[in-house]
Amino acid sequence: MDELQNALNNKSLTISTFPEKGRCLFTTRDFSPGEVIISESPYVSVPNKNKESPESKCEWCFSSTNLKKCSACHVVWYCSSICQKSDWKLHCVECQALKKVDKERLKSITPSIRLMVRLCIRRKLENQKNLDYGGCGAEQLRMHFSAFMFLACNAHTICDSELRPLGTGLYPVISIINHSCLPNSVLVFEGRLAVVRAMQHIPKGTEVLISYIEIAGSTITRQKALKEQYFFTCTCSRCIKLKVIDARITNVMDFSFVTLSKWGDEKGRGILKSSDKTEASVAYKMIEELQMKLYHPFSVNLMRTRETLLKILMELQDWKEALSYCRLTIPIYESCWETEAAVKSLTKALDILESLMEQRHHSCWNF
Ligand SMILES: C[S@@+](CC[C@H](N)C(=O)[O-])C[C@H]1O[C@@H](n2cnc3c(N)ncnc32)[C@H](O)[C@@H]1O
Repeated sequence: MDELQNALNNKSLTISTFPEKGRCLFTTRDFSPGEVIISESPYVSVPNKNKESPESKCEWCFSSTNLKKCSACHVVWYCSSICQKSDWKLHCVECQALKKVDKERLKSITPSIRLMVRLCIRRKLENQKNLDYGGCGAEQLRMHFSAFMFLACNAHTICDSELRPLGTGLYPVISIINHSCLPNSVLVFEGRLAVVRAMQHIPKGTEVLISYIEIAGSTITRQKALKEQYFFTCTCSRCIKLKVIDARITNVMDFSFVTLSKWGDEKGRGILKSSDKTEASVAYKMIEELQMKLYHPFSVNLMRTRETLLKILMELQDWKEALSYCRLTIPIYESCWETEAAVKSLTKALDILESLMEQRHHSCWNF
């Protein structure tokens, strides 16, 4: 803990511990909207490899181009000698072990196992047996939790600029930041560097809070996700206020409508898998109609349906209708985030759609 606190002293941040949350990160000066609060390289990281993301990636920068396998273990990939050199201290230890694993067994070594192994290697190499992970700490971990619960709570998914997951990393300082469904900060990635930025004016002495989950979800959905992955019940003001309302909505909802809506959604999903996008758009419009009767105009479920429709319409190159669906999602995002950032990116999406429409209009005249 002292080591982490020392690292934070010149960064206008401090750590405090509270019984209900464990360690918390506080500011010791004001931060302006958009300002970087902290940026950190991963202590250890691994690229993702699963059904959704089966392609190999560079072990260091997660690039998926110009890859060459490590000639010794034939398991790990690099896109350049610079990346290979940067990773060598860790990989040279890991490489010895990987060389001995037979091909069949290699398949069962998941990225989570590799992350854990890399953490042990780095700790051993640096002899930092006391690197403190506090409430979810590696030392306490051995006593109280399994290693994978520790990873689930403390590891961060590294994403590209379009929020596609690339890998997983452990960031000792950033992993101190607690969750809120009304966060004052946001975590983004610039390559492997994790950057936490203020989303609003943050006065001195305020806890830095990010959202661990998709914020545009009902209170019940958010709380379920937090409980399942992070093992706590969120008591932020949004959860407390909306939990009561959510429960009332669930009680008064016409059950047959919900069932119908779910049926429609499943049907839509089935159709979506098929290649007939026109059929999918008809099915999703039917779901939208049902949901409009059932849900509040700012409902996240309704927004999800409209987002799906937006994607389908873009694939069908029906820019005009896609634009109208894009417009419908803006007020819902505005109400979820209450920040200009979401509006800005949606406005950018609108600009792109509008320019595509314009291009199409011109090409119609040209041919
Ligand atoms: C990445 S760690 C955050 C730092 C943690 N407080 C610590 O002491 O190391 C995630 C864990 O912190 C706790 N946590 C985060 N946000 C919380 C919140 N809003 N309320 C209660 N516990 C929270 C949960 O135990 C969660 O699994």
